[in-house]
Amino acid sequence: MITVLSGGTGTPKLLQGLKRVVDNEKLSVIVNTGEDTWIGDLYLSPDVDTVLYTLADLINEDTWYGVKGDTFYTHEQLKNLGFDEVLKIGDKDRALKMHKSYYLRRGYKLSEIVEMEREALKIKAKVIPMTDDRVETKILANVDGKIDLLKFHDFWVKRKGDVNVLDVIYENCLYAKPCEKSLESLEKSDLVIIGPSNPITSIGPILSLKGIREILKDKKVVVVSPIVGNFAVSGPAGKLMKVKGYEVSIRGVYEFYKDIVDILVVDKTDKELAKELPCEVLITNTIMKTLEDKVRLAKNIIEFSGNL
Ligand SMILES: C[C@H](OP(=O)(O)OP(=O)(O)OC[C@H]1O[C@@H](n2cnc3c(=O)[nH]c(N)nc32)[C@H](O)[C@@H]1O)C(=O)O
Ligand SMILES: O=c1nc2n(C[C@H](O)[C@H](O)[C@H](O)CO)c3cc(O)ccc3cc-2c(=O)[nH]1
Ligand SMILES: [Mg+2]
Repeated sequence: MITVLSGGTGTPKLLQGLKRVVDNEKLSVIVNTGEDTWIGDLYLSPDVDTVLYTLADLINEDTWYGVKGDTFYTHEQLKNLGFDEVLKIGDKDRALKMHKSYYLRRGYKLSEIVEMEREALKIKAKVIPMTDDRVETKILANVDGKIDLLKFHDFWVKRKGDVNVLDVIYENCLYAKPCEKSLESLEKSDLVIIGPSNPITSIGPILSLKGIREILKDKKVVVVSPIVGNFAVSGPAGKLMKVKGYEVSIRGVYEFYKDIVDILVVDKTDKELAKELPCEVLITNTIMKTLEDKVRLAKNIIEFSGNL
């Protein structure tokens, strides 16, 4: 059994490789829900939806959200009516979000609804939201001289991450409970892969939930670094790691995961720096541009960790 911890871009790229390398019946993905939000009547679970679309081979690979080839008639018409959703939600994508909204309003748990969607999309791997409670990732920032607590989407989509970040907090993570199915899947796993997602806003919320880090201490955990050299391959991970006091390097990634990581997967460019890390290191090409890159990286990880 392999369990993967995922956000909504980096790890989904690796999942495209993994799903072609391992038995999908023995694959579970625990997904960050710290960016979930209501937009009007629509419940958005961006990272869960990206993982569902990725495993169903429907994902729009230019944006890493939404369905490839989708139309935006309803989004545009809402804007014409003066209701700007800000996030570009496609018509097919809207159906998935309406499906979640309908059942959430009728008291179903998010994990139960995602299970329905996984089956409807004929996905063999398990997709498990990190919690059925509400955990919200917030960005404490200095915006034009005023200290403000921003929702992740305000920070990342509206303001393009272009603010002076002071801190990142996971609201309610002390009281939220990990989803039962996520604990079960971690317990049953011979291997846990923490994908190359943003350590602070994608993996951090999952690890902040009671009991998760404890289970991972006794499991074989492979972490794929989202940082190459001194930069994130994409997005605000570098900036957010710095804010939380971590060096933007594979050393900083090791520090963030040091109590649970057994094998750190780093890019060839970090070969020298890797020598001083006190954990096992797999040095390989971790830049995933083509499907072959993704399959090769997935295969390298599975073989190196002795799970093929
Ligand atoms: C906004 C974005 O969050 P999200 O969309 O949830 O993305 P993730 O946190 O899942 O991943 C972002 C993370 O991914 C790293 N990345 C992207 N492509 C590659 C790659 O080919 N190789 C590799 N080693 N890492 C990759 C990237 O550095 C990002 O940090 C967000 O927070 O960025
Ligand atoms: O930066 C954007 N992210 C969009 N996202 C991605 C997303 O909300 C964030 O970028 C992720 O939360 C980052 O983790 C969407 C996700 C969905 O599920 C559906 C629609 C969108 C639309 C956008 C968008 O217009 N711009
Ligand atoms: Mg995300």
